[in-house]
Amino acid sequence: MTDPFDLAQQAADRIAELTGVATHDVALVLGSGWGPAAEALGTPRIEIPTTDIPGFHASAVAGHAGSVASVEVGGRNVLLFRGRTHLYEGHGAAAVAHPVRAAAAAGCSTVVLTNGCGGLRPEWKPGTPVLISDHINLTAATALEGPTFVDVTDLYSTRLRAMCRELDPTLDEGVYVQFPGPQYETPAEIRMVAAIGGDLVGMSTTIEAVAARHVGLEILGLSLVTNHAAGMTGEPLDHSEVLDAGRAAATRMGELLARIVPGL
Ligand SMILES: O=P(O)(O)O[C@@H]1C[C@H](O)[C@@H](CO)O1
Ligand SMILES: Nc1nc2[nH]cnc2c(=O)[nH]1
Repeated sequence: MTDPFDLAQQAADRIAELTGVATHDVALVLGSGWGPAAEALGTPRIEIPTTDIPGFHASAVAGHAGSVASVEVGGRNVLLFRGRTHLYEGHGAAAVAHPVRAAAAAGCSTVVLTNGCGGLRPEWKPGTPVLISDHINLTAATALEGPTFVDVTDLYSTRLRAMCRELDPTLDEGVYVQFPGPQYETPAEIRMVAAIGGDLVGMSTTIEAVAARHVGLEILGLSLVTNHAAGMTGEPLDHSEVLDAGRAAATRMGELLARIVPGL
């Protein structure tokens, strides 16, 4: 079994070789619904299928393209991950964390983790972006092994959140709760999330964030509320609704990313 950090270095070396960029500065992981927003960042130098990079898995989820692009945004070399590997795909937590580990090995100092998620606040209509202030990981999984005692206070950088709110004072903040998935939540589970202080529910992000902290990345988490959480509207949940909400919000999300990324 290859050491996960050796595999991350192999991936970083391949990314440098294929992009012609020795060092990238910012990694941007695009979650469900965020794909169309990336257009606002400009035309990538190159787009690489993840299957051409060591340790990456092919995309398994609609709306996750399964490619890595290198794009220059405001003088920053951005590594754009169009899609991610989810814990529910069954490849394990190390596979979930691999992209952020590869990004750190490629020279990045900051990672922006985006996702599509359910919102618990009635005022958060589908299409509402929310800064992640903290998380609750209900998967019981982590990519860290052994006595790797990592501090995870201020995991979602207060500094970067303040910068984002300067750029867009309308941005709310919330606590993101990761469920294992792939099923959505029951109404009873959403009532539990409210009781434990959660505001957003998803199936990604928290394992990546902890792995990113471990390799020294500063982290910004951005959720796109694609639907009201289960039980709030009486309507069933559906992934196509998640992607529709992303397409509808693409212009606003793209403008937000285009303003945030150059300052990272
Ligand atoms: O990659 P993210 O967390 O944005 O994807 C969300 C969670 C599930 O994978 C999927 C469910 O619709 O969207
Ligand atoms: N767990 C979870 N993930 C989502 N992704 C998009 N919407 C949701 C949701 O309501 N719950």
